[in-house]
Amino acid sequence: MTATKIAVIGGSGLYQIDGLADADWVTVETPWGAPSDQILTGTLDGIQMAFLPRHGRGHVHSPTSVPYRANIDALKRLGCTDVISVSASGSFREEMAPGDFVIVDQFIDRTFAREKSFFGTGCVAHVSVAHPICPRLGDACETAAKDAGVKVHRGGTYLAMEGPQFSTLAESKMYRESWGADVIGMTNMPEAKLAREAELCYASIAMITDYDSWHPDHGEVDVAQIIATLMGNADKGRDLVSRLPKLLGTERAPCPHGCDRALEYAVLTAPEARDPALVAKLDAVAGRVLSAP
Ligand SMILES: CSC[C@H]1O[C@H](OP(=O)(O)O)[C@H](O)[C@@H]1O
Ligand SMILES: Nc1ncnc2[nH]cnc12
Repeated sequence: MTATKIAVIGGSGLYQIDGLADADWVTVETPWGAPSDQILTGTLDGIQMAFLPRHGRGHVHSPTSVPYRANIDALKRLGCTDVISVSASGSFREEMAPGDFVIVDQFIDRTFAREKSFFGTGCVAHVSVAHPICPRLGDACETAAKDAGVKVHRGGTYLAMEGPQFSTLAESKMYRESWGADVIGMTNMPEAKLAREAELCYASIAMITDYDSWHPDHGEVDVAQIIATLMGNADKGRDLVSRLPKLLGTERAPCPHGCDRALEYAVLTAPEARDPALVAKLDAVAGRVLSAP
């Protein structure tokens, strides 16, 4: 059994959480550079928590410049076992209305200007992301959302776009009608892929803020409106997060879906052919498999 440590990555409009005992903003250094910000650590209901504002306090990082690798490495390095991503998202479905939450279960990755893997020349690895969300963590998020009185939809495909501009009308219609995407945002990729490489359970809560640009009865996306919707739901988001520790418990058994063993057979590079410098950088993310005799 391992001690549960829950990480929350806060998206646009969510730059801190309240109510942690022994709260402390800590600086974490990683071989992949600095994370988006310091990380707020503490405990909630006796369970260790770590909160990282994805864009940094003051919203410094664009979706492209978020240091995704440093963020995931830092959370792994701190001993986190579970990562819950909270994101402002547009909706492609009438029934997924602004103010609703969607527990995402699939992604379409359309990002193209980001580092997407911890691995590379000198240490090659291929993990499966066929099922990128941990169902156990998704269950906890769904229950927490319902208990918090949030209208929640279980399951939805999140289209990750590069941004920072919002989609054109043609793109919005294509994602919705031809590609079957349900929600859209700019940040869950490569975050989810990197969490899998780091053997962390990952779940994503899309807080719906708008109907992107496809909806005939709604205008174009507007950041002011997005933030106003988010602020209106901030209490529900905080309430949801505060319910997670009790649902996940102090001790966690191995993930029944194998998230915490994703690297077991993933590294292809022969031990004698591995680049020692890259192996050293992978100490937190892949030390479990790379340091084995
Ligand atoms: C505030 S509008 C666009 C911005 O909001 C979302 O951020 P996050 O996913 O971190 O909540 C979206 O992905 C864009 O980065
Ligand atoms: N419509 C949208 N497109 C991309 N990212 C978003 N974040 C919130 N709404 C969004």
